[in-house]
Amino acid sequence: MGLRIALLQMDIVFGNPSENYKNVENHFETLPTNEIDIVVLPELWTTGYDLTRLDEIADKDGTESVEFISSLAKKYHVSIVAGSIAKKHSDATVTNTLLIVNRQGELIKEYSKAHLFRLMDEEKHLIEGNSNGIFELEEHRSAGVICYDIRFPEWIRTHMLDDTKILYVVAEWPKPRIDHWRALLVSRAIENQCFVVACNRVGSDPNNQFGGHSIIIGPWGEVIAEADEVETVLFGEIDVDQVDKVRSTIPIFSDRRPEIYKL
Ligand SMILES: NC(=O)CCC(=O)C(=O)O
Repeated sequence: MGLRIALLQMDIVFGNPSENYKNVENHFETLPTNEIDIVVLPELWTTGYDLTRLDEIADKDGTESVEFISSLAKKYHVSIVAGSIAKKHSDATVTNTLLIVNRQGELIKEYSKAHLFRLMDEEKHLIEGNSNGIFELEEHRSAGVICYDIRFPEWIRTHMLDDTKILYVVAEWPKPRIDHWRALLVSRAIENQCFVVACNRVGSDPNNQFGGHSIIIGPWGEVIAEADEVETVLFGEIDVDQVDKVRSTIPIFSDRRPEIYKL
């Protein structure tokens, strides 16, 4: 059996964490969780892009969100790539931080968005992370990045040089650039010969309308499942062994010539 994944392509209530916790809980109640290994949530799913109120609504140390996600993981016995949250640190800075929780409810990884997106004012309210998003989940070497990060192929390659097989992407990607979203994700899958599992939100906030099109792409660039623009759960099953087959057919990792590249 492959790895069975469900992406919660949800709407997000602007600046209202308790409503968003409720929404996620409702989704979980309707999921066929005995047929799912991993559930994926979008970017900033607790607050949305209500960045000017982060002082009030960001999650202090991420404690509330981690407890919430951890209890869902244990209750439903699934791993959760828990999108990202606005995490407030003890020095009052805030990061856009991805949380990964396993079936036992243990927080196994946090990754903070490395590239802040100026078009949505992130650099005015957030600080960037400086560490990679590599982790082991359901026995597969995986990586997680956040939205704008996918425009930096060198950053994704940095993760893939570690024999990583699955790239998770969580996003709030606006509708006007949804063709970029799709093209970038397919490119990242083909050039790294990996699975891409990408969860975007739908709906709108005061500044943007978001484009959905959550997608699962295989290591040959083939689309395994894709959503449209409405709130939905996208299901897909992936056979992670395919990555090694593609990588041995066209061995780009051993054919690389890093000594002639400018980074
Ligand atoms: N939330 C984001 O990082 C949005 C990135 C985006 O829209 C882009 O075009 O890049």
